[in-house]
Amino acid sequence: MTQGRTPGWITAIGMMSGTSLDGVDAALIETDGVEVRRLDQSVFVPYAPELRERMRACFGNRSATNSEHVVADDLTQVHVDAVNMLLEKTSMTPGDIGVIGFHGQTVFHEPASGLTRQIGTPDMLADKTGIPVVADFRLADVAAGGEGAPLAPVYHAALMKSAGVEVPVAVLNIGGVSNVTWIGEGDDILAFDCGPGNARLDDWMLRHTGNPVDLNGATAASGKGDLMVEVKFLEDPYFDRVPPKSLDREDMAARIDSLVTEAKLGVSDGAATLANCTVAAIVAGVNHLPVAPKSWFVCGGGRHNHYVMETLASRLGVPVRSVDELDWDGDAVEAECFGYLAVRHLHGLPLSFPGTTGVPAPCCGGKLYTTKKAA
Ligand SMILES: Nc1ncnc2c1ncn2[C@@H]1O[C@H](COP(=O)(O)OP(=O)(O)OP(=O)(O)O)[C@@H](O)[C@H]1O
Ligand SMILES: CC(=O)N[C@H]1[C@@H]2OC[C@@H](O2)[C@@H](O)[C@@H]1O[C@H](C)C(=O)O
Repeated sequence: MTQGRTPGWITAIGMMSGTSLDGVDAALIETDGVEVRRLDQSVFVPYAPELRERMRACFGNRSATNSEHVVADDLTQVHVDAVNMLLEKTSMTPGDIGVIGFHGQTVFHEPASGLTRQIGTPDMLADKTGIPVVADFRLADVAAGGEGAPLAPVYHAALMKSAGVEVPVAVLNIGGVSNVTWIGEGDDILAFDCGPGNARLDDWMLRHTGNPVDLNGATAASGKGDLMVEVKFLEDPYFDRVPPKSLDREDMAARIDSLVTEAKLGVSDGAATLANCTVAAIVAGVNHLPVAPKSWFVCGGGRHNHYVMETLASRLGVPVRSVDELDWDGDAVEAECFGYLAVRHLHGLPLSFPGTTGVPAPCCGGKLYTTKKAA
């Protein structure tokens, strides 16, 4: 195994293809599975629109289908390309990298039925890159009775340890789904998925403008949110559920769609309403936190939506900042996280805890796929 600069330290590439279906993020870190040296090197490879639609067609698959196998190989090839781009960008070779953490694409998540599915072909990634791969990060947690998500909290906490920020503090990821990590004194952490992130807004924009994003929140900012839709949205029992808890990207989708359709909203009012729902779901989560955070740091693409960020700050009444203000790369946190979790797997360290996924005891997860070339 390739070591980093210090014994026990490993240079890792983490890779994430999140629920927004925008593409693959790959990022480089060095870690011993506890501390992290961020190397600030990452790449993003967008999906071709036709692959994105084939991936979207896999959402909801409780088991693999023939067409899903083809999609899994095709999306793995995008990961291979991303690794090669990152190696080229950093003038590194496969021999410089100890491990790849490969999340894969979640197509179905229903932990209550013991099911969470991330598609992808880890052995193909190992063979084509010549680098060992750790994948299947969520399965052991779900098998042990946990939610299987979110898994980023342990990485958020590791980064926060050296950030010099007053606790309690919240790290919030806003992607297709949004999730929060509350960090208190010592090792006290609590985490859960807050609610739909920008997925519903993305779908709305795609349907009405052909572009799957409300760039910087400009459309929402020019509209007026419908308060009744928001009130009805918050009646979903998920918001009263005691955390840890997690969501599938498509949870609440049909209900939100019908609320917005019934309200007969125009493009910008619909965008404002959906952005307000994203914010309202996050704010509703504060009731479940042991103590209200003194500040919030936001990662994920949703932090680029100024309307969401400003509305969130005004409703929370405490500072809401981008993690970039801590010198983290807010677009690469999740990718880096899976490099970190891959190294934790190699060192036999747990990935999830009762306070992060509700798993009864700290749980080691992930599976190692070694390359035939290295054997
Ligand atoms: N400039 C921008 N303005 C507004 N929104 C943006 C911008 N850039 C990205 N986004 C939003 O960020 C989201 C994608 O963020 P990200 O890549 O962090 O999500 P993901 O990792 O795919 O999802 P998840 O975290 O749920 O797995 C999209 O929903 C998109 O709408
Ligand atoms: C099942 C699944 O893939 N969940 C994702 C999703 O995207 C955001 C949120 O929902 C979070 O729970 C999780 O991803 C991040 C990386 C996590 O596990 O922390």
